Amino acid sequence: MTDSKEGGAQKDEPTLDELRQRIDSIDESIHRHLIERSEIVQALIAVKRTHKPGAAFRPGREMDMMRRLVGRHRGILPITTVEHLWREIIATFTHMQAPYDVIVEPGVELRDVARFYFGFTVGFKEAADSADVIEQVRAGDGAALGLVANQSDAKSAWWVPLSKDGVQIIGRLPVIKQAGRPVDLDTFVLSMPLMDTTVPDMRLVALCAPHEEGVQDAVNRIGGQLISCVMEEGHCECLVAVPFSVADVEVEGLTRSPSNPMVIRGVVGGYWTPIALSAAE
Ligand SMILES: O=C(O)C(=O)C[C@]1(C(=O)O)C=C[C@@H](O)C=C1
Repeated sequence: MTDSKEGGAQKDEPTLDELRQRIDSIDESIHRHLIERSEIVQALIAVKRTHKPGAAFRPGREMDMMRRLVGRHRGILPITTVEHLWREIIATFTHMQAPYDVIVEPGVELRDVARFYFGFTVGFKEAADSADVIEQVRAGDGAALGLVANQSDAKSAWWVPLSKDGVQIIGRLPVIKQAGRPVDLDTFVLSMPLMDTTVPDMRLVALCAPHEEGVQDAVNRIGGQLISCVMEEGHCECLVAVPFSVADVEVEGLTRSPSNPMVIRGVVGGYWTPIALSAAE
């Protein structure tokens, strides 16, 4: 139905009906392209040999797509709206190849993160706590991703049971860092080992130190960042991010600090550095 009486186009300005026709034509084209995109899924399954549940995730490829998306964006449409649309598409396409659930710690903030980054096609489950998230991801055997918030006042060193052969960290959210953006909770994504061969920017190492003093400086000296530190039974459990460019020997050097010799528990995953943008105008 048209409503040519609404609004009052000046001479040479397009009418409301003309503008709506342009919107309809764009919407149709987006929809046709989505249908065409979905027709590629069968071929993707065959080429990637995605026969194991969850074997479809390719976080390195997704990050590359997001960097290009941010690079070409312009105009007044908020970039996080575009990010959310693409996340719904990519998460659904991954699910179409191999179904999976997203398991989260309790709370509305993490529910928002799950919905923003994994949409509504993917199954959603709330776990009792971070240990239960890890257990459910392990039990899912590739058909489950977990979300755990990185809180500065973490009560437990939840990352200690992670390992590079078992449940591990495969990403960090939000992908786009922008002041004032919606859904900006610092969150780690957990998974069983992926078939992805791309190397993330940062690797995550679990360390154990007699005390907290000096850990931050020692980690900073090798170019790393102390992400979290929790006192447990008279020692300090630390989660540290180190760029992949930093050699193993430098990380091992942390064990030789005379004032606070650390024990390296192991690599517990990695993540791609979020895309930092200035605040939206
Ligand atoms: O490129 C792939 O391997 C895909 O499966 C496609 C796709 C997408 O929908 O764009 C889906 C899942 C992957 O994590 C990355 C990208």
